[in-house]
Amino acid sequence: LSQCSLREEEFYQDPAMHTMPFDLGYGPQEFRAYKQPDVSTFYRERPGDRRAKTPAFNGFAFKIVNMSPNRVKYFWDPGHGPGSPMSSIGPWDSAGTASFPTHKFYLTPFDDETKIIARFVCTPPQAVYYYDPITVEGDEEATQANLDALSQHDFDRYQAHSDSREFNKQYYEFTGREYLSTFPRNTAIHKIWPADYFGQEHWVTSEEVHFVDLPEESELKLPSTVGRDRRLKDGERFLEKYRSPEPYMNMTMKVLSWSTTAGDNREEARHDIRETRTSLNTWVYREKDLIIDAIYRRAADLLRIDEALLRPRSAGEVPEMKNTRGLAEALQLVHYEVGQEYTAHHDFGYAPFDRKDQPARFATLLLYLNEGMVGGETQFPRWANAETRAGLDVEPKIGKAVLFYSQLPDGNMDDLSQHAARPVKIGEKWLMNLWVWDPEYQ
Ligand SMILES: O=C(O)CCC(=O)C(=O)O
Ligand SMILES: [Fe+2]
Repeated sequence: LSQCSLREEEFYQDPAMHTMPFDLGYGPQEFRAYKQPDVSTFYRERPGDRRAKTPAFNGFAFKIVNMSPNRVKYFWDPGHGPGSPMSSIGPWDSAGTASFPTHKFYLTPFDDETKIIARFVCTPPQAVYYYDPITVEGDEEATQANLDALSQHDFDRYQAHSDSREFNKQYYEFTGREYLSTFPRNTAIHKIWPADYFGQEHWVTSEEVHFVDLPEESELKLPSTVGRDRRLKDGERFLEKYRSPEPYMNMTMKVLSWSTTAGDNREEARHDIRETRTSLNTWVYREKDLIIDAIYRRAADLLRIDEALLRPRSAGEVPEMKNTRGLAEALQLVHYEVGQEYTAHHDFGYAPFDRKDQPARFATLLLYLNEGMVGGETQFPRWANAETRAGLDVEPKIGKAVLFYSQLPDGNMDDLSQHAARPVKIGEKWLMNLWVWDPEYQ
């Protein structure tokens, strides 16, 4: 039951969307592509009045597409000693990481780590790298033999990747960015708030309870049913009187485990030599109590998403959605001590090839739970601006939230959503991540 400053139809009039003609060999087609506006427009000035600064941070998304019917392993090659295992990549699947120019990677068959079958060097602006053992450059006969050896099913998948690769080329020429999704991918089913210029304001009102104090345990009981019946009646909004963000911290501090960036393996996390993430985290479920439930409801209003989409639904509750699974992850509560950080990364990942809808994280809502530490800023090192090469630093404040999207309005993943948690220098930092997926939570 929220209100906001824009009418629904205004969401669709994004001045950064342009018609891109393309041709994959099946005749001319059109795509609505996101093209980053001239930086001057972010200052509400005429295009060309200002020049964008090149960020000092030179990190880049790095994605490997496995254009083969075999599972492979991919390694980061530090240049000395053995490679550092990243992950395995299934047939026709993709994997990726946040990387830097000159960083090297190699692939091996899944069952023989000693046999290197491909090498890649991260060379921005290239972001997508294709492992294609089928096409043999300059040898049509060998290529044909490889194609003939594929089953019809695999041949179709190879063709789909080849088309996506060609689309990516034309998308890059048009937008100056690589297409990090696999073409075609639908645009997000949710609103993306416009961010057309610095200082642009949107407002949203919410009737959901804003807990600012810790209520009695008995008052926090969740309705026991799921689905429509679970909606709070107006008379049940009595919990308004409470103030303070502490409750959701205290309830969960006891169960912190090592943060991992891949899987939930504690040992693996300890030995993660990349040391990208050194904080501790745990998960807080919406069903825990009414405070957490209210956070989801307020987040839903902010995102202009039906709160029902952020929880399991009874069949047919939201008829447009086939799947009854919630689109949001549990809240991820994160704690950083002095020296702990999360180096620059993306929140999105790469969906398995067989998921035609390519589910991925769509929006991140960062909820700061404390303040006053030294360091610990959330940094967006690649923000577009005309003033500084330094990143955009967001300082944690109690009650403050940061919303950013991992996807562009055209269905591509947004490489510039890359962000970092700067090391805490004095004190500690508490925050929660609320991740919403599109079009489904995988
Ligand atoms: O701690 C922060 O400021 C950001 C955390 C983050 O990016 C993450 O957990 O994915
Ligand atoms: Fe993140």
